[in-house]
Amino acid sequence: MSIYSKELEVAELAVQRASILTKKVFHEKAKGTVSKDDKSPVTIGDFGAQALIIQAIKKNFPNDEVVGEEEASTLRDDHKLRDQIWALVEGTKLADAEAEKVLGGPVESVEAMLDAIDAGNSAGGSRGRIWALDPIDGTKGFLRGGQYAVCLALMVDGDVKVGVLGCPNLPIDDSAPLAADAGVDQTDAEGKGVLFSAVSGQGAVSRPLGTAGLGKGQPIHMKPVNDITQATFCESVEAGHSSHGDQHAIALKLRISKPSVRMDSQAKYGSIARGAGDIYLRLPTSATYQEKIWDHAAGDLIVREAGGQVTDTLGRRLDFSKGRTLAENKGVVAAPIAVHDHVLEAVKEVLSKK
Ligand SMILES: Nc1ncnc2c1ncn2[C@@H]1O[C@H](COP(=O)(O)O)[C@@H](OP(=O)(O)O)[C@H]1O
Ligand SMILES: [Mg+2]
Ligand SMILES: [Mg+2]
Ligand SMILES: [Mg+2]
Repeated sequence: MSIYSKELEVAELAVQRASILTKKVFHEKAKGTVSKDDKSPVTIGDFGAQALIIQAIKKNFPNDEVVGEEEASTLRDDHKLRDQIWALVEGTKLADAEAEKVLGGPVESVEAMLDAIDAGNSAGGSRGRIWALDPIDGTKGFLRGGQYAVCLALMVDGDVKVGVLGCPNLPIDDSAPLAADAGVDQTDAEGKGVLFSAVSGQGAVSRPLGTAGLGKGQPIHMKPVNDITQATFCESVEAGHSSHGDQHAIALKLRISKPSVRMDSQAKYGSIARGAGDIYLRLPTSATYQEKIWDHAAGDLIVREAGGQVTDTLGRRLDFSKGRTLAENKGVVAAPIAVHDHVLEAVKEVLSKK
């Protein structure tokens, strides 16, 4: 057995199971079963997915810590919401009984569910085994029926060793071109749902999300960029999450002619890792915002294992050992290794003129 193969298997199956839950929540919202109030479907999906994933981690690796985005305090008071989430958590299983067994079985009770959610309270840091979990990344995309991702990574002594991204609304086909509307209304179209994963030093792979755990994935690689002017760059849909203006200026400087592809979540990392896009730019919109480790850990490893380089706007590797946030980094610049320096130069030039 290769190193981290058990961790990888558990992470892939846990992300797959949580993705089933998020899809259920989306469909119940569409049917009106869940309140149309923008916040509640997201809340239900976030909490439910976090509970299912942490349950699987704790069953398999009881001593590991988890840095999870959510915590259960509001649920301990709001029993209606709690019971809605419990109904989903209790009812979500993998179709394959063997795979379900690997995860260590269901969450036993409402109380166990709340405890599992709250077990995502690690402070993070540079010592030991710590998982970074974003149960639904790209909340806004999830609500729109666009891109979102279930994100899980294992860090050992502050270094990302395993990364898994479940992207229910991305095409399965690695060679499908990135549509400009990639972030809109993709839900449940034929051929959707991909799982990306990587282990440090072992490369990155993708496979259909519906069959995770059943056989091996296929290796993915970033596309060689021979002519940077023909590169496709990705950015957030939300202008508040990264500076569309700075990113446009950088693209102009690189003489990139194609418009950016905007999509929510770490689906951007997965997309460039398999060569559907080339560059991911996330330029800060504020001097004080600290990026969260769960928004980047899995994607950072997947892109690097696919032949990319990921740094911040100053060229520093993302440092996941500083706690729950990337306290020592500003923004993100991800590109194939061969052109990363060139892209970074343009980033620095644009930022220095501000
Ligand atoms: N001012 C800000 N700058 C950068 N990222 C931000 C931000 N405010 C929120 N975010 C993060 O941006 C993530 C979504 O990124 P993207 O825009 O690429 O889809 C959110 O994750 P969640 O959706 O999990 O809350 C949230 O953590
Ligand atoms: Mg997030
Ligand atoms: Mg989230
Ligand atoms: Mg959030």
